[in-house]
This record gives sequence, structure tokens and C-alpha cells, in this order.
Amino acid sequence: MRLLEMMNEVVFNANKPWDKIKNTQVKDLAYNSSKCRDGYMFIAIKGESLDGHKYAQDAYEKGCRVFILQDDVKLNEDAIKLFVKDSRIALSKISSNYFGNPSKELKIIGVTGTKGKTTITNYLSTVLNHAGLNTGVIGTNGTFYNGKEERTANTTPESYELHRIFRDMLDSGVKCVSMEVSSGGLMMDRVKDINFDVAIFSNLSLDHVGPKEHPTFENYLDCKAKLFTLAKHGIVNIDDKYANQIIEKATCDIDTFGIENKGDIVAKNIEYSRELDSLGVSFDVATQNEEFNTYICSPGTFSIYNALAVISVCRYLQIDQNTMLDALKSAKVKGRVEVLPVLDYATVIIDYAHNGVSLENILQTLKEYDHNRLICLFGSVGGRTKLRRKELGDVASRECDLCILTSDNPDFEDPMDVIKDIADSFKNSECDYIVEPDRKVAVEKALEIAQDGDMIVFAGKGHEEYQLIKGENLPFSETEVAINAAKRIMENKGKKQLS
Ligand SMILES: CC(=O)N[C@H]1[C@@H](OP(=O)(O)OP(=O)(O)OC[C@H]2O[C@@H](n3ccc(=O)[nH]c3=O)[C@H](O)[C@@H]2O)O[C@H](CO)[C@@H](O)[C@@H]1O[C@H](C)C(=O)N[C@@H](C)C(=O)N[C@H](CCC(=O)O)C(=O)O
Ligand SMILES: Nc1ncnc2c1ncn2[C@@H]1O[C@H](COP(=O)(O)OP(=O)(O)OP(=O)(O)O)[C@@H](O)[C@H]1O
Repeated sequence: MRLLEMMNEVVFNANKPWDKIKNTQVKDLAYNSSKCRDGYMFIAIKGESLDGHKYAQDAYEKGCRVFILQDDVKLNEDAIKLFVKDSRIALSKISSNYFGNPSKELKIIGVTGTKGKTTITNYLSTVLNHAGLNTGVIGTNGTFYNGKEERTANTTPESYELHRIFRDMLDSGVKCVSMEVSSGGLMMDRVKDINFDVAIFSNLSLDHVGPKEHPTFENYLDCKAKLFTLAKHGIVNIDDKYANQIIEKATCDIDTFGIENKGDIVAKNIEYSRELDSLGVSFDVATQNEEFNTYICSPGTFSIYNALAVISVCRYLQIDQNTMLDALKSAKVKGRVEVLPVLDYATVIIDYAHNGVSLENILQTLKEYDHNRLICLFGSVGGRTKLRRKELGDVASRECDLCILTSDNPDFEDPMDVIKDIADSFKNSECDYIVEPDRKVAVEKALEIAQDGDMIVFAGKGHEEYQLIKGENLPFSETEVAINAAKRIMENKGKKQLS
């Protein structure tokens, strides 16, 4: 591709005369020197831990002759150096140009917020695909479209990856993209050159503030709000404490949703239902002109908010109402409040909740259903802040009847040290707990002690199919362990296996 085509709309100074730049061709671009090949352009980024400029020489040795730089670096005479103010911003524009600006031809819906991003994006793709709009998903669980699946390093991948994925989606017939937009992605300008059709705000609570993330909560909020300056239309959860601040910073028109009495669309007459293989909720949706009943097979108030976000998008995109309601009825997301129908006398749930806010949400939600004991199995990641262990321990010891403390990605830390920190929260609590560092044995124990009407939550792993131990992701499927253990238990009780 012509270098100048790639640099379209990028402001730069060059170390070479116009004639030389004008005729230069570039094969591809890379922001990591290890990915550089002969004829590539290298973009040097000043990162959180390293400075990409230090790797320019490495890129040169691999055959790069065009360099996008913020600072000058010493390179051989034949290197073309293009100086920009901010390399990450340049990366975004250059990537979009290189892949032919695919986001302009796709309908892109971005979801931001502390909780609910994965759930809303997946619900959206279920509904839109059901309505005949070929929809791809980008987020924490990876990238999915047309039967293709790709793991990505970030919830919101780097701009180069995003535009590459958009191009492939477009070429394979995708019309619409439902993507998670993390505050980190917004802070690092990964989505700067995306034309969002719709932006959604689910909620905001304290998270991702600290080293290598956001310096302050205000910065976290500002980054989330940025999405509403990149979109044509916004959809906001008006019941959230920070909704008005998001709306004030938005440059697009906004629709709102809420429960009971606020918002352009409102949920009311809420009823919970519990079956062996599902926990659901039905409610009426009221708009200015109409009212209709909705059912979703996910429990609690937060699921209603997630569904309202999806309903708002469908209304904006003019999706047929019956098609939408039909798809919402069965929309599920792997590892998000996923009910495993394995015991015929207790409800077993796998959920990704791995911080205080989300664990509190799921536990309080489950308590709204009739139950015997509420049992929670969980651990906390090793080698990270002890605050998360305390908040998880505090919430679980307050909300549950029994807890099973186990491992959750201990990495290089001794799982028993993490468990001891969590157990501190139980000192002044009436909640009993069992310690079992081996997560497989812990899951088996939890199912063995289950009684009639119990609700058992396996929290933390969600969709993850590994356990991070000593720097290595070792295969571990909580679902598989639970299904096998439950089969044995049902057999021993002389009962028919369920799944
Ligand atoms: C701390 C952080 O945010 N790091 C992100 C960042 O890496 P970085 O640019 O700081 O990388 P660095 O290691 O300092 O290296 C600087 C530059 O040198 C280059 N390099 C490095 C080594 C080498 O040999 N050659 C070379 O060229 C690197 O490619 C890079 O361009 O940019 C990378 C590309 O975009 C990200 O993959 C990476 O995310 C890491 C994996 C991460 O964990 N990030 C978290 C904080 C994050 O982004 N999370 C959000 C979800 C949370 C939220 O809601 O905000 C997400 O969207 O995933
Ligand atoms: N709207 C919501 N409000 C509060 N909690 C929620 C909401 N939706 C889901 N949850 C809870 O948070 C957990 C994570 O949900 P989800 O993965 O959809 O959020 P996310 O924004 O993608 O989170 P993360 O950034 O941790 O991946 C769920 O398993 C559930 O327990």
C-alpha cells in the first residue's frame, strides 16, 4: 500500500524529502517489533511498562524502513522517520486507513460500564442474529462471527486488531458488531477511529483505578463518557448514580431506560421465576406509546437492566418486537449466571463475579428467590491487591449461609495464603466456611453437601477454562467437573442423570 494512503489524515513531520516519501510502499504495520517483517512500518509506542522506541533498531533489523515515532531514535540513513504527536493515536488512524476504514461500512454498537458489558453484547448478538442481521461480537470472551472464534489479549483489543477484525467481518458478510468498550480501551484511544452507531452505558462503580489503570475515579468516568462523543446515538441507564454526568458529556442524542418511573423505556410489574434449569424474570416494558411483557432466563434486577439496554437498541434499530422478545427469552451467556441443570433438588450456578460489586449483586439477586441455604464457592487471584480478597470475603460472609474457600488463579502465590486473607472476613460472621485449596475437590464437595432447595454458586471462573498456576494456564473446566461430580451423586442416590 502507498505510504501516503496509510497516512491519510495523520499529521506528521518527516526526515526525508516529499519525493522520497511519495513513492514509498509499505506491506503492513506492527506496533510490536517481534511482529515486524521485511517492508513493514513500525509504530513506536510509549507504553505502560516499556518504551517502543527502544525496539526501533530491532524492527529495522527485521526489514522495517518506515518508522512512526514520537521521539527521534538513531537508525541507519535509509530509514524514513515520520514524527507524530501521539503514536497510539496515529496507530488508530493508520490501522483504519490500512484496512480500508471498515468500521464505516458496519453498524457498530459499543457497550461501556463497570458491569454488564459481556452480557449485553452477547444478548444483542443473539437478538440481532435472530432478526437476520449478521452480527459479530468483540469482548472479554473473545471475538465471534460467522462461526469463527478468536481469543484477544484485551476486552477491547488494540486499534490495529480491531480494524483487522472489522475488515475480516465485513468481507465475510457481517453487517453489525456488538462490542465491549472498556475504559482502558477508551483511555488508550484504541477505539478513536471507530464510527459507532450506538453507545450504551450500563453502570459505574469503583473499579480499574490504580497503577497501570486509571489514576482517579474521575478519569475512569471521563474515559467511559468519551464513548458518547464517538457515537451517533446514546443509550443510558438513567437509574445509575453517574447517568447524568455521562449525558452531560455526550455529544449525541440520548435515550434512557430505567425501572419503575424514570426513562424513555421503563420496566415494571417484575416477577421472578425459578425452574430446575433456569432462573428467570418477567416484567412489563412501558414506553410512551405502548406496553409489552418480556421474559428473560437470567435472574434479578441487574438482568432487567441488561435486557432494557438491548430493548432500547432494538427500538432504535427498528427490530421487529416479536422477533426481539422471542430471542430474549432464551438469550444466555457462557459463565454469566449460568444455571447447570445437574441436581434435581438444588440449583447450581456458574458465574464470573470476581469482585465485591458483582459478587454482592449475584448473591443478593439469588436471595430474592425462595431457597434453603445459599452456598458460595470462591477464591481470589494471587499476586494482586489484597483489597479484592477482603471485599469478596466481606460480601460472601455477610450474604451466604455457607462458603467454600478455594483457589482462583493463584499464579505464583500459595493458594492457602490467599484463602487465609479471605478467611479473615469470616472472624466476626455467622457464616460457616470450609477450606479446600484444590478447586476440583472443592466443587465436588460443594455438590456432595447440597441439600433440598439449596442454591450453590461457583463464583469467579465463569467462562474461563483454565486455572493460572505458577505462570501457566492449566486446563480446568468447572462445568465439566460439576457435571461429572453431579452424575456420580445422582447415581449414588439411585436417580436419573440430568445432563
Ligand atoms: C497496562 C496496559 O494497559 N497495557 C496495555 C498496553 O500495553 P503497553 O503499550 O503499555 O505495552 P508495553 O509492554 O509497555 O510496551 C510498549 C510498546 O513496546 C512494544 N514492544 C515491547 C517489547 C518488544 O520486544 N518489542 C516491542 O515493540 C509493545 O508492543 C508496545 O507497543 O497496550 C497493549 C496493546 O493495546 C495492551 O495489550 C496492554 O494491555 C494489558 C495486557 C492489560 O492488561 N491491560 C488492561 C489494563 C486493560 O486494558 N484492560 C481493559 C479492561 C479493563 C477496563 O475496563 O479498563 C481491556 O480492554 O482489556
Ligand atoms: N448490569 C449489571 N449490573 C451489575 N452486575 C452485573 C450486571 N450484569 C452482570 N452483572 C454481574 O457481573 C458479572 C460480570 O458480568 P459481565 O461479564 O456481563 O460484565 P462486564 O462488564 O463484561 O465485566 P468484566 O469487565 O468483569 O468482564 C456477571 O456474572 C454478573 O454477576
